[in-house]
Amino acid sequence: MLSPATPHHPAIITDEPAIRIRDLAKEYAATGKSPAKRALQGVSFDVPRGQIFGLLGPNGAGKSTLINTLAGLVLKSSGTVEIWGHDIDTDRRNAKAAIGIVPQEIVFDPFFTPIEVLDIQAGLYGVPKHLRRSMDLLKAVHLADKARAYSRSLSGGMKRRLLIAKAMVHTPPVLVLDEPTAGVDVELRRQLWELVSELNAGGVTVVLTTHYLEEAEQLCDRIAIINHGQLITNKPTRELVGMAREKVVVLTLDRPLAQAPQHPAFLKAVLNDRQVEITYNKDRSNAGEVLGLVQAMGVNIIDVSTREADLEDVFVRLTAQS
Ligand SMILES: Nc1ncnc2c1ncn2[C@@H]1O[C@H](COP(=O)(O)OP(=O)(O)OP(=O)(O)O)[C@@H](O)[C@H]1O
Repeated sequence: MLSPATPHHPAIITDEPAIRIRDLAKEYAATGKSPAKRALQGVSFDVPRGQIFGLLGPNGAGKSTLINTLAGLVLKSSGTVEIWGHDIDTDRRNAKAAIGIVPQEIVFDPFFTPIEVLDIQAGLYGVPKHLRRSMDLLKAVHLADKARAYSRSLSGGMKRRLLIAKAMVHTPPVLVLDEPTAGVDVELRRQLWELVSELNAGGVTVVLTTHYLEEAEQLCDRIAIINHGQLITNKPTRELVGMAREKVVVLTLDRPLAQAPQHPAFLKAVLNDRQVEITYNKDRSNAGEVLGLVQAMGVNIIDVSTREADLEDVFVRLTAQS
């Protein structure tokens, strides 16, 4: 198991967050015909130590800008960022040592073997030879048997796991993954989730961005949503999912309805041949009332199924409001 506890980063119990972001703003300067772009505006939040923290938002919300600011690849316009208590402006070296970044793109020289990739990266981070643990890292990401294979011969999933090991060579207590499962198949996504959970169980604080709400719901202890460069929510996952006020009931009828049923508590009613799908506010109505209303329209109900709202419903509602 990979542990973040090193002489530099003792895993002491503390309320100090893993990452502290205050009033972060980034404006990309105008270039040619493109006007200046405010990608982040006054973003403040903490990532608690030991958690898996999800950063969600629609395309162009500012997620990559935020992650790249942590990685030192984007220069912020204003605000402060601390990683493991180290300010990225005044204590850059220690801030950098405290974080490992897994980029979206697969980036390493295909002619090196996985063990060489890790040894070279450890060298770049100035990890002394006797403290290097390339083989342990390969074991942790289940690639020990590929240690001396050409990287180009690895499958896409193996390459992604190697990228995670590469981000961990300097034993950072914080690991950031930018869309780790974008465009990967279901089986590989499951493997990557397991790996992230294993790293977290070993004490690593994980921050990940994702477009997959299901992924965030399953994996993350806490979720922040950004939209148009602003933080719109930051809550424990369970609380966020609990914010869902909608419930969906799908009725199969003996014949199609001529028009959609109407009620002040209905948010949506979709007719599809003999089926009607009704989304209602569960504080203002209930399944019995919905069924009664449809029956009163002169049809018989053959089948009923219901669905609780999930993170997707909350996400759509919150991003629409902002
Ligand atoms: N180098 C840049 N120069 C100018 N504008 C940029 C630059 N990088 C990003 N932007 C703009 O800043 C905004 C935020 O982009 P960012 O890539 O951070 O969003 P994102 O949430 O990561 O989106 P996605 O989910 O599509 O990756 C967008 O409007 C984008 O066009």
